[in-house]
Amino acid sequence: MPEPGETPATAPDAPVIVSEPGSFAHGVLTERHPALIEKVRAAFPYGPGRRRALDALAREITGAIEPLGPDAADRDRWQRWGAPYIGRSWLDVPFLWAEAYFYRKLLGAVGYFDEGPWQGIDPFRPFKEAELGTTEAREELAALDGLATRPPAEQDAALLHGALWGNRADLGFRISAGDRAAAEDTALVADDSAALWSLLPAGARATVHLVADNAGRELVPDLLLVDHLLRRHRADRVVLHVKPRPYYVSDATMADTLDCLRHCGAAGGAAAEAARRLRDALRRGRLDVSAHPFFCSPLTYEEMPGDLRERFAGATVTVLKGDLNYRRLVGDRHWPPTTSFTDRTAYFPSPVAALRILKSDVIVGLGPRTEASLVAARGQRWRTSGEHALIQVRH
Ligand SMILES: O=P(O)(O)OC[C@@]1(O)O[C@H](CO)[C@@H](O)[C@@H]1O
Repeated sequence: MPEPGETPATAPDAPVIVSEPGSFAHGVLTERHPALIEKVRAAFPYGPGRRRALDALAREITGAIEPLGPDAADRDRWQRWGAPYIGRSWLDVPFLWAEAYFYRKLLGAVGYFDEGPWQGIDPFRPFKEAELGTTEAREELAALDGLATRPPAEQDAALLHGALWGNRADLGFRISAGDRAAAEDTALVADDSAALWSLLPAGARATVHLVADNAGRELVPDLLLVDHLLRRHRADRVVLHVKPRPYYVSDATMADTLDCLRHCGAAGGAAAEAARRLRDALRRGRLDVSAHPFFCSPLTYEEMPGDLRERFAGATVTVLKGDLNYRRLVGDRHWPPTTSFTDRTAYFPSPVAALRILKSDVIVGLGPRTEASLVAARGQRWRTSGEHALIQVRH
């Protein structure tokens, strides 16, 4: 049996399954999810009905996966996606599917979909709001004031790295890791940033799709990067993809995007100017926000629907933020880390860039020496500790 945090030996392209003993996935299902149910329950004065539903979900995730109720509008879709899994143990199914279904069920339990007072109320909103109110969030914005006088290459790097490191602002991860990982230095295990900038020379009429991950302290630097791309004419148009509903605790929705714009506006200085330009870009259509249902589905990008594939096909580059998007991009499988990123993402309809803090087992595109030195220093913990990051690009 592997040590906690170690990756068990499995077939190279085997899907990540929750039940793998000692695995990261097992910890998420057996520790993170129950803790999250408790956090949500404590954050809202839900009445007896909603509390009973949360209790039922807490019980269910220790046993067999139940179908959605007969009135759920998306029941058929989930029956289709879940046909091989419904009725089985939550610990006996692919990790990616189990997590997506858990978040769907959690929203169901708090009445998110039902007509009534809790309809549309984001159960994660208090956590997202608290994050934007922190001193760190204010300091990050104040740091922007000095940036405009720096040389252009330094501005590019600072804003790209701001968006990358913003991926630490993942409240789901912090439920498991505490703030320990957030305090440590992040080291890049792959850095294709030069390739990314070469796709976006100033003055080119580029269209950039940015698939956002977390709200708050990740979405703010994402928006600042978008502003920079538009302002420096590295992009003519940006499409920002957000989640159509609350997901993975802190994932960004349209409501979160508006909150971030307000937060930047209220900060004054360079941040407020960026917020004003971004609002203007939204009005003019230079910045478009999209919230496709695919983003809350259990599917990988390889399985994305035709309309979304067509949209991405029009991009000069699609930038995918965060760990979950990475898992969905390369496939949530036990790839050897030296598997080619280019080959794994060849199906994607546009050039693609991944900006991600490493928080789960999946990784490809590493050089053999990089992998060997990471393993020598940390065993397999480097995969999930949140201390390492990557920028990978496929032209
Ligand atoms: O996508 P993000 O916000 O960077 O990370 C999401 C995450 O915290 O949740 C998943 C496990 O629940 C993992 O992919 C990762 O640990």
